[in-house]
Amino acid sequence: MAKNTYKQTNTAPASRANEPRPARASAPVADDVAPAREQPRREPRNKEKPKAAPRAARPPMRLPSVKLGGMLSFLRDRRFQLFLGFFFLLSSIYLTIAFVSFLFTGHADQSVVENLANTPVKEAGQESSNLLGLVGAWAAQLLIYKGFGVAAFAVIPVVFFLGYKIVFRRADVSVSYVLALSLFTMLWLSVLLGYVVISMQAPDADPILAHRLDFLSGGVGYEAALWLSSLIGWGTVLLLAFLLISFVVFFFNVTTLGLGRGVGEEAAPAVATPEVAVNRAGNAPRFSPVAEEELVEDDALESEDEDDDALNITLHDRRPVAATPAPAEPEVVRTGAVAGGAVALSVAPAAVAAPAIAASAGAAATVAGAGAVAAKAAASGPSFSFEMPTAEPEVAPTATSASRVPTPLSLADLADENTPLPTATASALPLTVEPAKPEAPFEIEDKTGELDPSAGADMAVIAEEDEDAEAMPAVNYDPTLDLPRYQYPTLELLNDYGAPKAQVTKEELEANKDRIVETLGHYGINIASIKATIGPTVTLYEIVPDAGVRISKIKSLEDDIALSLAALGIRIIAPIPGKGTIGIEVPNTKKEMVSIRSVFATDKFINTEMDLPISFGRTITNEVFVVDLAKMPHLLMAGATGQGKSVGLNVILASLLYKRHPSELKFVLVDPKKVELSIFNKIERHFLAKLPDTEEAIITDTKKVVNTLNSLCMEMDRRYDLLKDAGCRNLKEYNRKFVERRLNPKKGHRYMPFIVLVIDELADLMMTAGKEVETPIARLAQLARAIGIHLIVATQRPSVNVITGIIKANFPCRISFKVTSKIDSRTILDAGGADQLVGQGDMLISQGSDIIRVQCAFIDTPEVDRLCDFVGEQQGYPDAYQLPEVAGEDGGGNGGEDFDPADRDSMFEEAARVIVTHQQGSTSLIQRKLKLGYNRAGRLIDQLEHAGIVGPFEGSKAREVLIPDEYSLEQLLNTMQK
Ligand SMILES: Nc1ncnc2c1ncn2[C@@H]1O[C@H](COP(=O)(O)OP(=O)(O)OP(=O)(O)O)[C@@H](O)[C@H]1O
Repeated sequence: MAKNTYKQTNTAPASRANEPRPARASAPVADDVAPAREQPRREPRNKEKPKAAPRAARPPMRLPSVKLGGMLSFLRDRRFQLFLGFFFLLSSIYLTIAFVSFLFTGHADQSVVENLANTPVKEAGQESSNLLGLVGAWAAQLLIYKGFGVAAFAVIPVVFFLGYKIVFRRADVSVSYVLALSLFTMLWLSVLLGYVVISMQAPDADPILAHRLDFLSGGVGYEAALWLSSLIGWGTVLLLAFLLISFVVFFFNVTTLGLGRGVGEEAAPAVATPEVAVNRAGNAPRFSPVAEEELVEDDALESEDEDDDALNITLHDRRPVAATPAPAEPEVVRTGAVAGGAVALSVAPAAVAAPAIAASAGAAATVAGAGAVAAKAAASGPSFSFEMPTAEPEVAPTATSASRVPTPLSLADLADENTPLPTATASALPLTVEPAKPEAPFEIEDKTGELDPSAGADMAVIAEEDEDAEAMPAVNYDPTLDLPRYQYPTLELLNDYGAPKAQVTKEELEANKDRIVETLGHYGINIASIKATIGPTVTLYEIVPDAGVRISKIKSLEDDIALSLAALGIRIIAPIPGKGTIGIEVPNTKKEMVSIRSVFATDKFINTEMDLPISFGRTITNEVFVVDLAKMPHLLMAGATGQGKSVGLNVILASLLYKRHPSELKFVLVDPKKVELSIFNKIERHFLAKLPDTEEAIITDTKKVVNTLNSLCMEMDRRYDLLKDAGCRNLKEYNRKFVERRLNPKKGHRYMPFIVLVIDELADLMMTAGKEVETPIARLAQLARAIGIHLIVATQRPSVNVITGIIKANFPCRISFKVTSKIDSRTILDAGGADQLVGQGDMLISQGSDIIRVQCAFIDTPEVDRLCDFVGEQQGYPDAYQLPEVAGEDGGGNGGEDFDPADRDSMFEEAARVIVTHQQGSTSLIQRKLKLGYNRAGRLIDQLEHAGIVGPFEGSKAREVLIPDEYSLEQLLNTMQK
């Protein structure tokens, strides 16, 4: 059944082209276009209408339909918009002048305005003293004196922003936000001032002052305050205070009273680490400081051996060494906390002198101070962050060894215990060091711990980018505004294990080198040079054999070398691609754990432009290994039990959570083991996707897995239809078009997040459901890349009946942790080697022909827990992202010609009411209002058609609604029940 469904959807584009147009002439609302994907189901039915449906219920006359869309089309005319926008902008200036003038001339103009009915307009105009004449006097009198007193000034920002938004098409200006704030301010302040005025009218108060100030509250505020004070007396003040607190709580989404955090905690780390001042609208990355900085130190160790026959060994150490603390930068930033409308500002030590701040809750803050150019305030719960450019570069350079010149060391240095690096010079071999590629220094900031909300490809928020954005002609749709206050996880959530420490001693290096040279010597293989590179788990010895030595000979000695080194996990890479040397990887006696924090806090990850970056860990040369899942485009992961698969999956999920906004990414998590991924339940409303009407977002049941996979196939087909409709080749192009508002949401277009399907144990699914899961997985793997659906499939049994040929063929990127046999290694990687790994996150990544050894980063369960809590506790969507409903799941009934009124969908009546109330026969309306999947909504509309409630399918137009009002509908529903 499920399969039929998505097959049917597949045929959509073809069938649409051939579809007969129904004879019916008009649609009720031209603009209300049914989504294109609604079409395929329809074509035969238009011709062969069943007789059984209760058509008798159809009303005799059709309602006149109004082409509202056509009438209002002038609203889309840019010229009209500009006209309207400038009208509002100028009106705001006009009102400002009129209001200010009223403060001085209001009393004089009062009689003029009130006698307007009895005085000729011209005369009245001449008598008025307001700077903007009679109209100015009248408007001010109406809004201030009769209306809301001085609080009426709050009208001005609403008018101004309305005009500004229309003229400049600023998506970041929310008129409803300004409107709500202004409206509340106006009402609240006028009542408060009304209460003040009433208090001043007390018998013992100054009557002249009372008379002069009676305009303060305006008529509305005065009357309301009078009414309140007669009811609750001075309780009015308490009520007003309560209303203010409630407003601040709801409007600014205050969930904690973390005022201390706003100022104290955030200012403190700024001393230790340079911060980058950014603004919310600028989508800044917000990082927490890291105690360590990752530096790569390269010291050249080179010496001439006295013995001419001795070999050279080159030691190449790219291990991170202890961080040099970054100097405190004279940065400014900062944070303020709002309490009861007042703003407190904290600044780092060298901030500009005493900025003066004036702001009211939610209003833009103005900052004036030496060197301060601008200040932006962005509401973030009760906290506001301010940006103040300074003369200092925004990103302060951190101390790094990158600028160090490699220092040649002599043998004497090597013998010295104080030499900083472990050396590998058995028999006092001269060493040379290649200049290492140090990790680029990373910059960290700590504000509220947000990473870049825009995330996307642009993690780094750099001033130039903001300028570019400003220069753009229109400002675009921003999907992250769904959850504008979403804060990205901070690095503080992750354990800090301090700077990595060198684990390999020079004795170990020397001993290994000697044994390698000796073993090869036994087989008559002489070596021209040898070089060692120390990684976190293994050390790579690169050897250049003498001319004439056959590579295959060295490769065949793998076991012998392992035996002579008495070490497990030797891997020989002969030759190292692109290098012309032969690599021998020897596990370090003491492994070094690569903490997740150390790989996230790198420039490479922070400033990556990848769509779905995954920071896996460190390579053998200590470089952070970051890959783009969007390019992979799917990932197959294998490894025997206990070798680090689950940790690896958590690293992937955490990487994506750190870099993506909930509007840009959704996970479908399949966890047959039931316990591995359950921790991610907390982020259901932010990042998870699920089938409609299902309880749990994390799928543990095989039956549901099949439905979910089929549903993803349907989503894929739908996305392809939309892409085709939009003339785009991939998701990125499509989303770009959508963001630029070149696609009409009424035609079903929407911003499409990436979907990452994670299956934690494929073996279990293959055993229980076999082909039922294999086919959709293969189909998704073949086709889903372009439309942003990516698969990560893990298994502990990489045997051929789990990783079948069809699955393998569609997963070019594969990861293997340690497996138990060479055969397993060949099954997953098409090469041996995975059986030689040392476990605990030691892994091989194969991308096409390249195989790279990486030490997977380690993320502990409490860290994942904290991360999920951090995300999950924030405001999310009302529900998980809904995948298309798979036909036949529940709800009952079908939509075909054999529709039986007794077998209709349980939501039939609700759907009918929605359609009749809105007088719009569209599937997407049912989907939206009743939160149903597309299939079910499609079935419902079929049933409604057969019940005579909506007309037949009309191509791109919405169906005609045949029932004029709710009363007629209820009668019809009653008849159907009998
Ligand atoms: N990258 C890593 N660095 C250090 N230790 C690791 C790493 N990955 C895993 N380990 C260690 O190995 C243990 C087992 O890892 P994990 O639970 O990921 O294995 P698994 O392959 O998922 O096993 P299973 O298939 O039985 O669930 C961890 O508890 C941890 O101690």
